[in-house]
Amino acid sequence: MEVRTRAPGKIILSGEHAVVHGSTAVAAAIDLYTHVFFRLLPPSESDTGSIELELQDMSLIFTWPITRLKEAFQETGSLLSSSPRSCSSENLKVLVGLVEEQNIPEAKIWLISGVSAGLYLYTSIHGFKPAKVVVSSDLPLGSGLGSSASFCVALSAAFLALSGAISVESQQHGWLTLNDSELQLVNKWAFEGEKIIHGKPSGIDNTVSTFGNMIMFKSGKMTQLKSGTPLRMLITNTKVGRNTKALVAGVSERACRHPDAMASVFAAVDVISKEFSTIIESPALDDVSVTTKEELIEELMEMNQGLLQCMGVSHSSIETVLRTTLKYKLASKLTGAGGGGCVLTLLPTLLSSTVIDKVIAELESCGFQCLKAVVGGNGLQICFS
Ligand SMILES: Nc1ncnc2c1ncn2[C@@H]1O[C@H](COP(=O)(O)OP(=O)(O)O)[C@@H](O)[C@H]1O
Ligand SMILES: C[C@@](O)(CCOP(=O)(O)O)CC(=O)O
Ligand SMILES: [Mg+2]
Repeated sequence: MEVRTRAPGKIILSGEHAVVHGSTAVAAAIDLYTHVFFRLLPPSESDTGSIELELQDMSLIFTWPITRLKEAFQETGSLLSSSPRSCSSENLKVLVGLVEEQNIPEAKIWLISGVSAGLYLYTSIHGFKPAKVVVSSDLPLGSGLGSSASFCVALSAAFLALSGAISVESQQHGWLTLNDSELQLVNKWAFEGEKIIHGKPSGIDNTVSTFGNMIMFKSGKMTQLKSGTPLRMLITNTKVGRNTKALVAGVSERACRHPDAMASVFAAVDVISKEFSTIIESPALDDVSVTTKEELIEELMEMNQGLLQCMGVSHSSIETVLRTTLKYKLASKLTGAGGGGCVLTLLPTLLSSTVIDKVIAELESCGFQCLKAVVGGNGLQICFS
């Protein structure tokens, strides 16, 4: 039995970081996916087999013999659980040890948290069964487009699909969507994986990757947004590497040092995200009202960016993108954890393709990479054929 899944990345339109501290945020799925192929291997009489994880884009294959896994978990016990639960620090130590044994190249040690999360999800859902897992991704990793969450969502869905926990019609062909309660289950498991990668995630990334479209998110609760007008966003990858866990921890430390000031910053972001959602959902009847809406969104993006600077998560590369797009009177903000990574620029409906081409050329001449993605599309999908 085998299955394929794909889960999208995301952009955060408003409210990153502040959402970790209880503020409202707005996010949308994009049409760049993490893909997973998963096969349970039949038990053989001579050999207990192994779990193989292939990271195709990185040309890396990790193999854990089942005997080694059983031995590693001898003291803490099997992780197998019928419902999502958090990984204890003891078990995390065992998992990280198992991943480190695989001799990950020094330049790729940032993969350890992701691979540990994957191994946690697998051993929690399937225990010690032999299997093969192959992962590939359209997303740049560690760039603010939610690769960590889409990785956890695609893996959780694949593992659950062959565990009997979700009842997908495996005779159907092509990409299928799950029902709401199945999506909720996948989302909860993915959140547990995301915790291993991010430390203290808000849950917005795994939620938008699971459910797709555009969502408003606050304190673990999601509201789907019905966009009155499509938003065109240019995504610029500064290619400056960073790590979400460290940036999230940095904001929390700043909040401990300046609790009142940061509470005001988070409160302002909350208002901005709510206003953003209201504008997104309001109908635009003609070009004039579309332009008015876009101007309001641009202002909110600039205000949000200012507050992200207050949180200490901007970066000189992000500032270069902001300055470059401003020359063309375009508004931008960082998206995701910041510190490098990706920047969003609103491309107004009436903006000519000549101007868009010029902005892209200028950004790319700085060494950045521009991506055009469809905003607000599919969530998690699954395929048996
Ligand atoms: N396809 C993948 N294969 C292995 N690990 C992955 C994959 N995608 C994401 N990860 C894990 O997620 C981490 C990046 O997550 P993060 O820092 O949150 O940035 P983002 O989620 O914005 O891409 C990587 O360092 C890795 O541990
Ligand atoms: C900074 C944060 O708001 C978003 C992080 O997104 P990403 O991992 O940088 O794609 C953290 C979170 O909400 O969990
Ligand atoms: Mg992430």
